[in-house]
Amino acid sequence: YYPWGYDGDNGPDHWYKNYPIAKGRRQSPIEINNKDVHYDRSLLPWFASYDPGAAKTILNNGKTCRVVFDDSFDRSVLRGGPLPGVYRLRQLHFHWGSSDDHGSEHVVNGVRYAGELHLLHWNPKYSNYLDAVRRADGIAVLAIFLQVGKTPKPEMKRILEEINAIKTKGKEAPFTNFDPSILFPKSHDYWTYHGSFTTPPCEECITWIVLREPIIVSSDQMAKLRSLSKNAENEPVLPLVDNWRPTQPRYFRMVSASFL
Ligand SMILES: NS(=O)(=O)c1cccc(F)c1
Ligand SMILES: [Zn+2]
Repeated sequence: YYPWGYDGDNGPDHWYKNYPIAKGRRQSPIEINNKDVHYDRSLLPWFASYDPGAAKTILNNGKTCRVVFDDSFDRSVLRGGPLPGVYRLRQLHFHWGSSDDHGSEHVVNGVRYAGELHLLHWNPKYSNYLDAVRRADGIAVLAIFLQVGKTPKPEMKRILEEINAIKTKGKEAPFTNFDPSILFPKSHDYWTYHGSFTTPPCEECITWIVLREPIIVSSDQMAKLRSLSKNAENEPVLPLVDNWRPTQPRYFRMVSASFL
């Protein structure tokens, strides 16, 4: 098992040694620049129908803060947009920086946001999640930028209140009765393209749906995320920050926009 990470010898530039697809032609994240984007008027709006009862636990896996959901049936689903059918919500997690001026994975016209929220869904036409990650249309990730501002979104509080219970790697706490769609921005405008997991094993199985409108969080809320540690309890403290992958070559991929 190869302990990949985000810095030094196990950082993003070394992942390809154990995960060769990290140097593939469909890697994520990418830069989204207006000059490369194609407005596709046939793109449908997307819809999330989430059951708050599907939320189960929140955990610190040493790489991010993740909330997992019951995905044993079509209980919380994403559909529409570029997707051929419904995709089941499995988990959400975050990427963030060591300061407010960076931390997102996708970069829009040169703009880096303080962080990025990913809601991961898998295609139930495949028998299970692990089968879906081996398929080009297996996974759909809804990505939402976190922008630091004065009037933070109160809905973020629920997640950040739990941070104290999962300070170190391996810590997990119950996290129930939570509908993540309360975190969504007003506009559903999005970019979409075919890419990969932004962490090892970097499989190229993701239909990315990146929302144009960021959600506003406070600097204190970002500091809360940065108070997480990537070490386990009783190990030397290593702040969990800068868990983002640099942008990858777009090659010949089209980035489509749902808006003009
Ligand atoms: N950052 S991401 O590509 O959404 C991702 C990485 C690893 C696991 C996962 F389920 C999702
Ligand atoms: Zn992610």
